[in-house]
Order: sequence, then C-alpha cells, then structure tokens
Amino acid sequence: MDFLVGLSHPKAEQPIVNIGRNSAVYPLGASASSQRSIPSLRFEDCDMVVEEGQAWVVVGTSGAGKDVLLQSLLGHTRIHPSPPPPGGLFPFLTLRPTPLDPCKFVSLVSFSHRPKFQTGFWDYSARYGAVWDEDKRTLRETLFPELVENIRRAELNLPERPTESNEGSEVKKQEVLLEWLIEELDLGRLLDLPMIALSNGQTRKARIVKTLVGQLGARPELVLLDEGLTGLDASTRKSILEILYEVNSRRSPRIILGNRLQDGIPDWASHVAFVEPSTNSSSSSWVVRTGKADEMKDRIARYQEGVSTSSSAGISQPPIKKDGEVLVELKDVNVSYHERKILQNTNWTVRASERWHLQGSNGSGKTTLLSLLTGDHPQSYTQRAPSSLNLFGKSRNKWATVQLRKEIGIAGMDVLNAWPRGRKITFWEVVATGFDGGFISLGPKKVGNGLAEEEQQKRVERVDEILRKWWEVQPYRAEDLGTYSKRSFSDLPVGGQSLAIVLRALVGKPKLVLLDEAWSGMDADTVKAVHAFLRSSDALSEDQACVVVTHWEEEVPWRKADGIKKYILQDGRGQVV
Ligand SMILES: Nc1ncnc2c1ncn2[C@@H]1O[C@H](COP(=O)(O)OP(=O)(O)OP(=O)(O)O)[C@@H](O)[C@H]1O
Repeated sequence: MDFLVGLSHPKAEQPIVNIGRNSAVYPLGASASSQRSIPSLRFEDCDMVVEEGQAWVVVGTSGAGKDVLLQSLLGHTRIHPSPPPPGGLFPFLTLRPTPLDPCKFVSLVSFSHRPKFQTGFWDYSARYGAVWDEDKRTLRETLFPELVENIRRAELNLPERPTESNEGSEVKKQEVLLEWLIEELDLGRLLDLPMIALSNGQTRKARIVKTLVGQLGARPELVLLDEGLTGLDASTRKSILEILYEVNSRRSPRIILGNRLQDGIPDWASHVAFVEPSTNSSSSSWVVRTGKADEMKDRIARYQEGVSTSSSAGISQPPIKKDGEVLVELKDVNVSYHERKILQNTNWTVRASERWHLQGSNGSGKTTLLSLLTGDHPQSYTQRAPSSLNLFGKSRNKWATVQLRKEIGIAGMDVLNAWPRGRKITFWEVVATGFDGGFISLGPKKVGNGLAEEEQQKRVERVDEILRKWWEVQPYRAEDLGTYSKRSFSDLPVGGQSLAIVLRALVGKPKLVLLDEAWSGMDADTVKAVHAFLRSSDALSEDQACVVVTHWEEEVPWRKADGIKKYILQDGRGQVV
C-alpha cells in the first residue's frame, strides 16, 4: 500500500477543523442570541480541534445530534461564536498559499437517511425486472466514467486514451486510488452491471468509493463518512475500516467517521466527539463532548449502561410451535440474470410460528429471495418442475400479487426508501396502510377503501391497540402517544420512520413477517425495545412466522434458546444451520 504515500495531500501545518470551546450550533437563519433561540447542539466544556494525523469519530444517534454535527462541518448550520479568522472552520484549506474551497474539497457521504425532497413513489421492485433505458447506467459509468474507461482499456490491453492523466497528475492519482479501491472491495466483477441491479451493500460500497476518489481532477481533502458501516456484512465492514485507516493515515483523503452507538469505535480512532441528548432541553437539544478515544469509550460505555434498559420482564413470549402449518416452500428454486446465477436449487420451508435469521454476505441474494416470497420478483412466476414455489398452500402462480400483500408484512430499507414523502401522512396513517400493504392512506377512516363500517372500526381499534402496546415498552417518554401518532411521517427522524414501517408490517397480523434490515436508523435503545416487543405476543402470535435479515448477530431479536433457526445463503446456495 506504499503507493498510497504518493497520493497523500500535502501535510497541513494548521488544524483540519477548528470549532472553539463551548460553541453552540444553530440552524441557518436562527438567531444566535441565547434569549431568542435554543441551539440544536452545544459543545460542553470542550472544543473540536482536529489536528493533522489524528483519526476522529463522531458517535451518536442516527438522524439526530450526530447528523447536526456532521452538517455543521459542511457549513450547513451556524456556529456561534464563528470559528475565528484566520482560517475559520477549516484552517488547513483556507490558510494555504492557494486557499481551497471547502465546498469542493470537503465531502459527505451519508447513509443515515434518504433526502426529504424525493416526493414520488420509488419502485424498489423495478430492479428485478427489465431494466429501463434511464436505469442502464452501469457502475463503471457512474463511478468515474473517464477513469474507469482507462481501467477497461488496460484489461483489454488497449493503449490508454490520451487524457490529462499524466504521471503525477491529480487524475492519475485518482486513477490509482480507484483501481486500488475497486480491488480491495471486490467491485471489479460488478463494473458492467446497471446501478439499479446492485444490492444495497454493493451500492453502499460504490458510493463510498466514489466519494473517496472525488470529481475528475479534484480529490477531496477531507471526507465525512456517516454510517458507512450499516448494511455491510462483517468482512466488508472489516475491509472498509482497514481502507479508512490507510487512507486517513496517508491523507488521501483524511476521514472523519460518523458512527451509531451500536457500531462501536474502531481501534485506530484517536479522538471521539460524542453527541448525547441534552439533559437540559432549554439550553440545547444535544450536547457534544470531545476527547481522546480511550477516555470517550469509557464515557460512552457509562452512558449506555445508564440509559433505560427496556426489559422483556413481564412480557409474555408466545411458545414456538413445532411442525406448524407450512407457509412457504421453495423446492429447487433458481433465479438468474442471463448467465449470472443468483439462486441455485434453493430449498427452504418456513412454517407458522417459526423465527428465522436469513444471513449471507452482500450480494448473496437475500433480498432476491424475499422478493420471491412477496411475489415482486418476475422469476417467482417462472419456476418450472422440478422447481416449485408454494406460498400459503398454493403455487405462487395462483396468487394475485396484491392478495399476497395481505398475507405478508414487510419492513426494511427498500420499503422505507420507497415511501412517497411529498404526500402529507401521519405516523398513525402509515401504520394503518399495513392492512393492505399499500403506500397511500385510503378510505374515510384511513384504514382502507370499500370496507363495511364494522371492518373499518375494527381496523381503527387494531391500529390504536398496536400503538398503545408499543408505547408501553418504548424507551422515550417526552411525548404522549396521541401527539406522536399525529406527527407527520416525513418530518420524523429516520428511526421514527423505520419504526412506523415495522408497526405497519405487524398491524394486519399477517401470516408471515419479513424484517429486512428493519432497524436502520433507530437508536440503540429503540432497537432494544423493538426486539423485546417482537418477542412478545403483543407483536407476533404463535401462528405467525417471522424472518429477520441482518448482518449483525446482535440485531436478531431471538437467541438460539428461543428456538431461532438460521438460513445462510452462500454462492447462490442456501443452507439451514
Ligand atoms: N437485474 C439484475 N441483473 C444482474 N444482477 C442482478 C440484478 N438484480 C440483482 N442482481 C444481483 O443479484 C445479487 C443479489 O442481490 P440481492 O439484493 O438479493 O443481495 P443481498 O444479499 O440482499 O445483498 P445486500 O446484503 O447487499 O443487501 C447481487 O449480486 C446483484 O448484483
């Protein structure tokens, strides 16, 4: 990796980031006078001065204070008092002989939530079918068209195209970095796939690579990587952390990592900025404390011990029945795209009452498998003997996909991302769409169209019931359920939105519940409470089955002792372990 040394940006004599002691952070446009507005975030008896050679991690809850701090580093908030001249927020860029524009040389790659402005419905099942023209951009074209073209030419032994990519030029450095990253993250075999065909984890890896390399001729000097580890399998997380260590220690580029509490702090971190909820909400919503990593690790551990532990005590757990009714049966099922085989002779039986952990590395076919069960995948229709796919007692071909939506509750990032944010809809109404699995709130009582008065009333009572039961175990008491239920879904932090999607999957008591990375964006306490809730008969009865997809063992609500089974996908083949 010594070649990375040649890519290093010049060593800075000045701090990389400079936020003064006891600074406060306000939304842009808010008054900085303490009499008139409350800051979103306050540095408590500390500053944030990042020196060259240090490795910083910002730790906190998703969609909350951590995000505010990272946004501040992008200049999207007002810091009071302003980072002083000379140098301001980024002295290392501004005090150079030729100053550089932070907007161009500081980049953020964030996986913590989807932009609010996307208003229409995003059809997540589109990737399984024919690929439309506008979706045809390949990973190669998206990543870095000019540079990747040269890599392709090298593969074919063609001469390099004459560009400004001379030895020692910025473009050449980008080319070297890109090639190394593609190799390290095993993206080479995906370069000619359309972006839409990539799995969630593959897309995340590609976005990280793109951000580290930067725009043509402009490598970033500093990258803020927020929640870059979520949705990645254990070995990819390890590779990403090693890559980040290498690039940060060689300034090519420098990295500030944003982690959720549950992601932990990498061994190589030298300093941590920990963003906690404020205990005095009239002084700020969030408090930042900074310090050396070892000291901060202790502080964070104490914080985690101190926060409410939502226990399962008193919660009645339904017994797991042996030999429940067969709900789903896959026999020798295959899915392929041309010569690319994704699932090969897959066999799997899911029975009522069972709890499953579906596991497999990024791109191993977990989402594809779930899309067969929901009937969203076109190849769910095309299984021919000896292959067969039976859902709830009959062949998949005998089901209309809309009917399947009533039998299956599904929650996860795809559903969350697909939600049309432009339409005004409340938390309560989102949960209520779960009866029919739709994305629009319908009917006079918002629980569905064309229903008899009695059925409508039953549904309203069921939504109220599941919300009330959830509210009894949820860890936060600042707001009452009535107010929370009326809150606009798109204004909720991403953890609140994920929670609504999980409750939506449960509300109709479907036979099968699929939870695909469903805790994304939730803070550690909420995840704990959701797990306890799922173990209880208030969430799932003994007649329902549940499949959980996650790359983190600790994010599975059930343990072996609870009777959980594991189905692992590897190299296109599935195995019960
Ligand atoms: N239309 C398509 N054409 C070619 N390959 C595709 C297409 N759609 C999906 N794939 C490939 O199928 C594989 C399985 O994708 P899938 O989303 O099921 O993986 P996953 O196990 O859910 O991954 P992750 O953990 O990253 O979410 C991936 O390698 C993906 O690139």
